[in-house]
Amino acid sequence: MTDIKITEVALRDGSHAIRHQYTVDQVRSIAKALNEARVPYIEVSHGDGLGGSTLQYGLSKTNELELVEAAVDAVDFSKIAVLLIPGIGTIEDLKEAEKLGAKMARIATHVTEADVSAQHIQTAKELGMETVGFLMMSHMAPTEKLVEQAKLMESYGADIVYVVDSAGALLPHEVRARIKALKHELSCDIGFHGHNNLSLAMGNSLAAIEEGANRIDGSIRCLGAGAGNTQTEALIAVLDRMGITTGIDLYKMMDIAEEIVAPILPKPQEITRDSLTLGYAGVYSSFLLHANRASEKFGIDSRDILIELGERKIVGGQEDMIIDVAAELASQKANV
Ligand SMILES: CC[C@H](O)CC(=O)C(=O)O
Ligand SMILES: [Mn+2]
Repeated sequence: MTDIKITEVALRDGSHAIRHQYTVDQVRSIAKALNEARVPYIEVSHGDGLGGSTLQYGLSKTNELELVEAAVDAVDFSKIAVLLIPGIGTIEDLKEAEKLGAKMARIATHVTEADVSAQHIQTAKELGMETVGFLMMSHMAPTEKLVEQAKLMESYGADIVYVVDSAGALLPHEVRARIKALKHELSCDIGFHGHNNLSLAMGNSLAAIEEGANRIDGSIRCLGAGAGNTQTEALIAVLDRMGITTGIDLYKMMDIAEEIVAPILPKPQEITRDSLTLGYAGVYSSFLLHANRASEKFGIDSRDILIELGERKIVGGQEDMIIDVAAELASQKANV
């Protein structure tokens, strides 16, 4: 028994950072190595979950079900998880992934929209999958609303409900309040998924653990959207120093980060002015590369685009607004 169960998300959240260009060979070798390091859960999907490969979200190089199959074939210890956002992916996608051997379903909704997850959570349970309710953009709802939505997911059958800091905007005391309330009001396990845009992913993960979360997401070498997630190998080291067990081999994780993951990064995962703006403005981490493209196309500073998206409270699924906002800012600039 370990104290904290870690889900490694680089093969799903990291898909945003590499523009969904994972190959079967990359996924196979990373999954095999993570399995050898005894990572309990490895998430594999398009960055926006099953069915995400579209013009709106970004086309995948490889059909994600082939990636799921490669990951399943490469492991004999780790469980493969898939992410599904109702409306982007369907129940049929989930059934396909389960047939290929995925054992965990993470059903993700905007923090105020949990009711759209009912049939997906129920189906995942019927398929015998361990099932997560994943409340994205958790900074956008007060704690009482988050609790209400988490209770819905629990009532549909979720085994675990996650506070998801999609924008990396939550401050440690805000994480604490949310996790504490969920621990008090729910009976299922509670998880936390952070992004490092404000350099708070590690601190926030520790705050979540102190308040009773026992499921934490990490991305090796910070390979996640924006500035990445809580860096998995660093989290394992810190928890080990705290006397908290994860069951994961630290040296093996360090080697995977250095020798397998770092070489595939288009550039190192850092807190840049743009990723910092994501956290500062409370914008979806997955919007980063879309905003960079719009910035180049319209000659507008990506920070201005991101700040405006934050002010308009644009959420996942509204990626087309990134172009709209950039075009509007460009026309305002032309008219002054
Ligand atoms: C767009 C889906 C998103 O990347 C899911 C996630 O990891 C998050 O909200 O942080
Ligand atoms: Mn994420």
